[in-house]
Amino acid sequence: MNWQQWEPFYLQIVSKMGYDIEEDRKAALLLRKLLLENENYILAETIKERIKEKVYVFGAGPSLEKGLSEGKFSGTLIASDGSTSALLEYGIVPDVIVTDLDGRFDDIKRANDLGAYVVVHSHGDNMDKLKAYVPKLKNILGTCQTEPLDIVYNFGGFTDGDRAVFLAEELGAKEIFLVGFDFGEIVGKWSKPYLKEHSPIWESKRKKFKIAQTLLEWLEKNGRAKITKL
Ligand SMILES: Nc1ncnc2c1ncn2[C@@H]1O[C@H](COP(=O)(O)OP(=O)(O)OP(=O)(O)O)[C@@H](O)[C@H]1O
Ligand SMILES: Nc1nc2c(c(=O)[nH]1)N=C(CO)CN2
Ligand SMILES: [Mg+2]
Repeated sequence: MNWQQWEPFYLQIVSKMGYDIEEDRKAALLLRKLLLENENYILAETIKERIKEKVYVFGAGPSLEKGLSEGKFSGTLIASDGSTSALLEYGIVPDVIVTDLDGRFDDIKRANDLGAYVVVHSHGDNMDKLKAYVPKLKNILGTCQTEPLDIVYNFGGFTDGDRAVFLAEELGAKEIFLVGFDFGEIVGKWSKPYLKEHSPIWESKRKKFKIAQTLLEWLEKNGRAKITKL
């Protein structure tokens, strides 16, 4: 998805969630500056080499544990944010992590040290996390939700989970399997560092899930990849 296609979705999201477009733009510029200063960025063509035709994207829903214990995964493995912790518990290092840096950072860092590329998303509410964590990582692909910059991309998508699916589709995946994408009323315990248990959904998360589902439905209809929920 390119910027022209994404902009109307983004404007709706801003109005539903009450975000500040200028803050989102500021975050994109901040991420660009940090990546240039630390020389730890990669380009889309580098990450594209890792995206095979068959891709598994892992969400942080309660069904993730069952999916991980029963599944056999071949192809490219993409962890969305908090799901990284669960994959590591199962001895799996993802090829790519898609995050706005509010999962368990120690796990994101460990997977990155073991070879995972990290797609770091910038937005108006994570500038403190960008400053604290971007210098600690390597092989970062920067993304934003406003107009893309030279080394900060926008492939569309909103939450880490659906954004990972948009990235995979844009970079050539033909078959995308979703694991741990329950949405629904219970947020998986891997979602936030402070959650000890699967937890009842809160209002802002409910809105985020609704937007994520709408975006995934759009991609199923309009994208080039077959998307299957496992
Ligand atoms: N029941 C669920 N609980 C948690 N995540 C889910 C669930 N169902 C689907 N997901 C997907 O898993 C992804 C990873 O979860 P996580 O909570 O770590 O993401 P997030 O996008 O960083 O959330 P936030 O918007 O709160 O930062 C979500 O972005 C969402 O798309
Ligand atoms: N401004 C802003 N943008 C976002 C946010 C957020 O909390 N604030 N969360 C996201 C991941 O779900 C994606 N985009
Ligand atoms: Mg996140």
